[in-house]
Amino acid sequence: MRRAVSDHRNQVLELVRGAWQRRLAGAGAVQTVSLAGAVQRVLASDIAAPVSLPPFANSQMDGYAVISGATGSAGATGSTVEFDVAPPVPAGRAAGQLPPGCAVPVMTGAMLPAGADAVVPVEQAVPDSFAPFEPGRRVALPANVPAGQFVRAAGSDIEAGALALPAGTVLKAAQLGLLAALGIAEVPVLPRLRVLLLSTGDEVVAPGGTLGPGQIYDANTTLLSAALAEAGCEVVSGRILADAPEPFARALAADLDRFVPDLVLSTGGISKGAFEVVKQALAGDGTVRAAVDFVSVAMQPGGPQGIGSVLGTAFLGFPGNPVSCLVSFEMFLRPVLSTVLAVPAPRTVLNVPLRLPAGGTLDSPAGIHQVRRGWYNGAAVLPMGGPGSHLVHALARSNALIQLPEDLIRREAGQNVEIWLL
Ligand SMILES: Nc1nc2c(c(=O)[nH]1)N[C@H]1C(S)=C(S)[C@@H](COP(=O)(O)OP(=O)(O)OC[C@H]3O[C@@H](n4cnc5c(N)ncnc54)[C@H](O)[C@@H]3O)O[C@H]1N2
Ligand code: MOO
Repeated sequence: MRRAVSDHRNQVLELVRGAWQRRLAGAGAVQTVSLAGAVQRVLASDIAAPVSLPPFANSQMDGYAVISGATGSAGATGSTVEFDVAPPVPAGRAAGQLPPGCAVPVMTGAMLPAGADAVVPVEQAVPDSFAPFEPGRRVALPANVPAGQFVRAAGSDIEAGALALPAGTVLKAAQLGLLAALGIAEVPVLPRLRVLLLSTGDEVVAPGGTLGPGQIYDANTTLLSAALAEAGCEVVSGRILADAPEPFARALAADLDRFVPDLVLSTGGISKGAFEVVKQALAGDGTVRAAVDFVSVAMQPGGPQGIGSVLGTAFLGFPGNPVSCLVSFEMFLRPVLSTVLAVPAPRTVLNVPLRLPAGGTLDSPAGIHQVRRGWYNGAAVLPMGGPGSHLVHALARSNALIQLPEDLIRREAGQNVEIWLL
């Protein structure tokens, strides 16, 4: 009996939620990291602004700071008013007092002189460019400049003491930029889920190695490491283990001791072959203390799945084909991580027309949720490659997963399909 995709996702949710709660309850749950190390991390506590932004009133334009009243009263006629030009305010220095009857050259961001309450852009002045300061220079500015014109008031973005970012915020470029602007160098963040990756198979060789007959390069460690990192997890170790149950069990136990992961994720060795190392090692026959269910999910690719625990640590087993790994990650682990960790954001789901050669169809087996890969060009989605779970090149040329749920067995050109943008 096959398990529905949603049922399996719920089981993965329970598994990961439990692992995450144990991590949060553990020692050192909150970490303090530098801003550079905080990308995609989740803020562990509220952050109040230690300073106001802007910290002082400053100019929004290159121009002249004036007292608005000195340019004339509202409703008065006359097109310009003349001022003595005072020495400019140098960037990064205190501005001092606005001398009576003067306009002070200020560049964008420079502190406004005390008493000034408006800025006239240099383009509106006569002359309309700055000359080196000389006593006796005069400038004509438009009359009736409103108070506050082109002034960025102190605290107009955020006042000191106000809540800058609440706990639970995912720190991305904008949030980290705010923290830096506030002068904060380090932040408290939640831990990341620690994942131990294990690829299996006698045929699997690390990229850069030499292939013997019948061997292939390990795509899964790299593919899943990247996917997990993007999803806010920490891959504590990733290695290839051979198709031998006892050495597999010993290596797994050693890695659990050494890396103390929250989740073990293996690839390969879980279907119906003669050498299914993960299945054999974790079958519960005493090789290693494990309670893992090896199930068949009504999904293709990614049908065979393992789920449970090994020596008390949460365990997921993905099938060996690289596309099966990516689809399993996107269908089960990524949505669960979005729910449990708040990272990453869920995939964007769209309903879009299918692009196919005239008269073509996209067929999916009855009772199986098929996940095809495709290229969405902003208007329609074109399937890339066939359904085969070894088609890693077609996957790399795709930007969307095409969802063909259990009860959908055919879609024709122009009909709508659901896609998840990768
Ligand atoms: N008689 C049956 N055979 C198979 C069934 C079945 O139901 N009955 N299911 C098929 C499906 S669907 C899948 S998916 C695979 C899953 O097999 P395993 O999880 O046991 O994975 P392996 O046999 O170890 O590998 C499958 C495939 O993937 C290649 N592989 C493995 N690891 C990597 C890696 N790290 N990088 C790149 N490629 C990898 C491996 O060489 C195989 O070609 O079983 C089907 N068979
Ligand atoms: O379910 Mo398997 O993942 O198609 O190739």
